Amino acid sequence: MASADPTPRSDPVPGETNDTSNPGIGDIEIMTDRYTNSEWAAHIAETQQKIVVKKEKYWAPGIGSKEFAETIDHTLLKLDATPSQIDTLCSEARTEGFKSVCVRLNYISRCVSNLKGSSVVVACVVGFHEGTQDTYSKLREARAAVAAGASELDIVLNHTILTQTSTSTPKTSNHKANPSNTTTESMTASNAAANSKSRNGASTPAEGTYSLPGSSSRLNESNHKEDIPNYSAIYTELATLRSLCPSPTTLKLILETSQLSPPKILAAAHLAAAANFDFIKTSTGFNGRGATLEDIQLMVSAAEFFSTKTKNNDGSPVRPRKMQVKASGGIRSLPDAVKMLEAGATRLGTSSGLWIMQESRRVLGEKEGGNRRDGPTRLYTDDSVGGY
Ligand SMILES: O=C[C@H](O)COP(=O)(O)O
Repeated sequence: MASADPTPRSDPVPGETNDTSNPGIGDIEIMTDRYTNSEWAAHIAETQQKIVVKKEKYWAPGIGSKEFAETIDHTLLKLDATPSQIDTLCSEARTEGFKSVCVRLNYISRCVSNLKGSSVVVACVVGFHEGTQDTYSKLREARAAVAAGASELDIVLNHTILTQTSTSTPKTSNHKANPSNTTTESMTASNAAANSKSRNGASTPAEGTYSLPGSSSRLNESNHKEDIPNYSAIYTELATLRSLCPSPTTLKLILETSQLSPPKILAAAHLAAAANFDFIKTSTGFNGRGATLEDIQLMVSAAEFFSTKTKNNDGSPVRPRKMQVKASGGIRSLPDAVKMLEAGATRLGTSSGLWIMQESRRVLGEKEGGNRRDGPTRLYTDDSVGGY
């Protein structure tokens, strides 16, 4: 569930010792919230009203180029991934010049050692894939990943908090994180419902409809106190993770967009920007559908909004540097990759990176009048390969 015990702790991760090569989280306090929950709701409602979704075509690196390869996080997150598959993943990433390999915590050290001397960095998922782990568990995982050499963390948002509302009055400012106004039981029930829904392949947002500003739809979902999700809980978790893992560690927040309505996606983007995350990312690839063009357009529009000075925010953007957008989940082909980049994503999380690069070379070869073909590819999470 979402809540975190507010008491500072220094207990090690289970199975860990006090050895600094394998640290617990040390003494850390959950960050104090910067607004009351009602204030968050008001800010977020304003965001939801003001963001206009742009459908621009952005510049994207040429297919097959070094810059194109550098948009790819070469990903292997299956629980049964073997050491030998991980070694192959690293060697492919090195050869293709991908930005990173993205793996689970247990393989971080192995990847770091495999990739020594290359420009490929190592990314670790945190709170994967449900996102509902308590804050301390995410903090331990994040800290352990950084200690093992990860330079990027892909952290799953506790997205069930966004779809969980409270009938009680939100807590006021300066409370330490004790995020949930709901009971463990109700949160658990909600998680179970969300999970069973996704297993059944439902891909529609759980609630709410989205439309452009000026409409009379339910765009502003936060007008009523009863409907306010516990934004404070989410912000304090994100801000604490950021404080424990400062820059240059790159932090990406996985929203799991298949589980969120567009207004909830905007709320999550707002909180990520406020906590100074570097990226918002669409999907885990393990829950519901993957990235869609609409998700990316919405998230890119939001990321731009939060870095823009406007009259309405008194010239003070939520986040001065532009938060970037990572498209992930279900990106299986070269056209998928190009579509996401041209919609403004700057990073792609995919287990089909090798296939995408091979397709790039084939298309380039054909354009040049050649007839070049590379060997077969091997996918990690899906055998149904879409063709170009
Ligand atoms: O973060 C990345 C995803 O887990 C990759 O998903 P995919 O296996 O559908 O490419």
